Amino acid sequence: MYRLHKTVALVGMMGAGKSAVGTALARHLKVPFVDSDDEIVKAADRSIAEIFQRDGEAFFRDREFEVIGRLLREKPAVLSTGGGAFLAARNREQISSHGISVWLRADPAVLWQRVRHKTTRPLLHTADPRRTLYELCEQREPFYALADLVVDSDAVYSIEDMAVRVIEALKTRPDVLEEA
Ligand SMILES: Nc1ncnc2c1ncn2[C@@H]1O[C@H](COP(=O)(O)OP(=O)(O)O)[C@@H](O)[C@H]1O
Ligand SMILES: O=C(O)C1=C[C@@H](OP(=O)(O)O)[C@@H](O)[C@H](O)C1
Ligand SMILES: [Mg+2]
Repeated sequence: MYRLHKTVALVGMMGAGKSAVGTALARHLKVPFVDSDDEIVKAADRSIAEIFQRDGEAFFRDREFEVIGRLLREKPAVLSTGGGAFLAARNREQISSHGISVWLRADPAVLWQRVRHKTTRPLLHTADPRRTLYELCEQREPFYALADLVVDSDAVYSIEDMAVRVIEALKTRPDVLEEA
């Protein structure tokens, strides 16, 4: 049995497993699972791609900031953020005030294998999406590195194994995760 004192915000690139590992992690910790992208889609009644297309990325980022703020004020949970959320200082600030951040780190080659067949990520709707993904990784890593904890997600770890690895990392923070 675990007792979670703060919301765990999973951050990192598209394809890192924030949504998939977050779901498994919440099940292990017996806390709610929330995904900021899902909440934005529900509120807007449109897909992420449609929101980017019709309202623009800046509009999406404002909704993302609001949704993350709202979710962080609820009882401790696992919160999967969208890949761009942790780049914004305002999101890093609200996550560090109310929760703990965990970067799911993965090599771009692994990320690419996971996202290449999906069309749901508007930032990869470019002429050369593989190259875009590699470039985004390089630009964003310094921001993700500001997270409180890092868990490596190389291809060898299954979604379940990753959830267990996140729990091991959280155990180093007894102020966040207590074994009851
Ligand atoms: N450790 C893993 N092993 C195998 N497949 C994974 C792993 N992590 C994620 N995936 C798969 O990769 C894809 C992207 O994962 P997702 O959770 O949507 O990433 P994110 O939310 O970080 O963009 C999904 O199909 C998911 O099932
Ligand atoms: O990296 C990004 O900027 C984005 C990642 C997506 O979430 P995932 O990281 O869950 O794919 C989603 O929020 C949107 O397409 C923008
Ligand atoms: Mg996701």
